[in-house]
Amino acid sequence: MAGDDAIPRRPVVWTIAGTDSGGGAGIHADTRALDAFGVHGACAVAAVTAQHSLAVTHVEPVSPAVLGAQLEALAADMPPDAIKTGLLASVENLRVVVAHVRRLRARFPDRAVPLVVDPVFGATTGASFADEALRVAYREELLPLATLATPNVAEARALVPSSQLLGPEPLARAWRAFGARAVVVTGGDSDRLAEEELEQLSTARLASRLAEIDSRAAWAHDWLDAEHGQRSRGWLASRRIETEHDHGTGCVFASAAAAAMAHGFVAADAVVLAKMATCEGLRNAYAAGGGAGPVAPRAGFATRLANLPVLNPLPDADSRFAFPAMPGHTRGLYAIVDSSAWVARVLAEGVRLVQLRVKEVPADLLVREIRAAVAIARAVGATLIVNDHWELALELGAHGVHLGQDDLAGADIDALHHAGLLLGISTHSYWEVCRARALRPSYIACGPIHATTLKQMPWIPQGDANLAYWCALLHDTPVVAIGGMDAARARDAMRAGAWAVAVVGAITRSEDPRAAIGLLQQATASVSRAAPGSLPAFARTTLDGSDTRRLA
Ligand SMILES: Cc1ncc(COP(=O)(O)OP(=O)(O)O)c(N)n1
Ligand SMILES: Cc1nc(C(=O)O)sc1CCOP(=O)(O)O
Repeated sequence: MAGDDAIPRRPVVWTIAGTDSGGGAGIHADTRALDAFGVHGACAVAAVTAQHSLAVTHVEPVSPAVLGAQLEALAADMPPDAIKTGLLASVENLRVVVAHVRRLRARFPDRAVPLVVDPVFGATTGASFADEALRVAYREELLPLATLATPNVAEARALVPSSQLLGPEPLARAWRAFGARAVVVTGGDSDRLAEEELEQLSTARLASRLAEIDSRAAWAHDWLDAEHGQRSRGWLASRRIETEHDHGTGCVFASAAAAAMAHGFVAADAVVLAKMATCEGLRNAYAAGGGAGPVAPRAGFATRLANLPVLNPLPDADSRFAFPAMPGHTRGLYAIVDSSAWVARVLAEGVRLVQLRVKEVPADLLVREIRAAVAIARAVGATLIVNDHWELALELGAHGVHLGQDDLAGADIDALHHAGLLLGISTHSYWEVCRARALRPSYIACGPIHATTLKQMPWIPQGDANLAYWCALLHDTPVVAIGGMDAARARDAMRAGAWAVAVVGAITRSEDPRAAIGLLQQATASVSRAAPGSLPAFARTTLDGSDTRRLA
């Protein structure tokens, strides 16, 4: 049948999993998550379970022939943009899945079908679904194909010998060594006080450690270890949602990650979106039967700030003060320049927010430049932000610091905070936004909004729709738009809700910087935000997922 051109094709996600007669977990939970992401969910039943909200009373794997027939039927007409596996229930069924994944990847070498493996070894109600042979098959045959694996701590330990005392971090490393490209160990038990620790702590330290555990208990932690290096590794934390209805949480989380990957997101971003969908699902969970009712995610989950996790919150995240608010006069044009002479030039034209971004100059010249820029800005009551060089910014009295994601690990955030400096942080993706928000900065920069020639970056330009999305989502933090800005684009960025528009080339590479600044000032002055029309349900992906989705 011919397709309707007016209706965009939905990505297709296959869930290969078990049925749940109680409708709480397995394929039923998967389908709810896939619907919330606007993908088409197709299913292949690997096992049938008899269960309700209190117990599993029967599990029966389907025959490999029945599973194979379902997968062949799907492959013939609706090849997947991502696959999620749940309960497989037999080694033979696992091997059918492995063969189909290999075949699909060979058939679609440019599409690199992402595979999310949710290892289901037992039910929360107590039933066991896996023996040693199946666990070995997961480790040796399925995980080497996984783009993302989503074990909880108990499942992660089940595949790692002598791991009863290991926490989520080494467990995730071990699972990556089995071949999974990214791993998220859900429900990290980092809040426990180990017996050895109890013996070693002084009474005074014990009180503060218990207080810390108490405050952490209000948060749900998952350990993320993805392929984007140190920056996308760490604790993803969300405020715990109090509900007794959590049946199918793991299925929803893994299916949500697969749906996000089908939309093109890389693993780290997919995990953030999965956590948002799961939070929303827990908020909407309801009773069905006498035990834990089903988690019920809904569309719109990614537009609610309370669902956005933070990545690597500082230990005292709850009690920390935010960095200072951006002063009112900084709204509008944000000029970024590379010398104190340029600082003087843009301030003379009336710019009131300026960043000194100096790369690769001798240390003594750098000190002279920052000192001069601080003096010039202070003289006219403008706000001077120093890029990268946070120690000099502190020492020489700048108003604030701008840090990129690579700069965060080396910076003394507490020292900047105590000194009352403004803090701005660059972001380009979901997981970077989560990392920035953990520090409660004065502003979050979103970029590149348009293609820039100033520097090479892996990021796909975000466009005004993403900018409007981020401005709406991050409603408690000013958003600075950067990348490829000129006067017309700056006006659009302000209408999308930006606090300020950061500009380099359109000023410093202009033949007539004075005129260019004038146009940019006009474009950013008193522009009111457009009435929120149809905002995207979530941001468009900013990395080419196919680079990292492809597996050998
Ligand atoms: C306002 C603003 N946004 C983003 C950047 C980029 O900072 P960073 O990621 O540290 O990259 P470099 O500027 O160091 O190349 C910025 N400087 N300002
Ligand atoms: C320095 C910088 N950072 C970006 C980011 O997205 O983080 S875009 C960018 C370049 C901005 O220069 P121009 O205004 O000339 O495009």
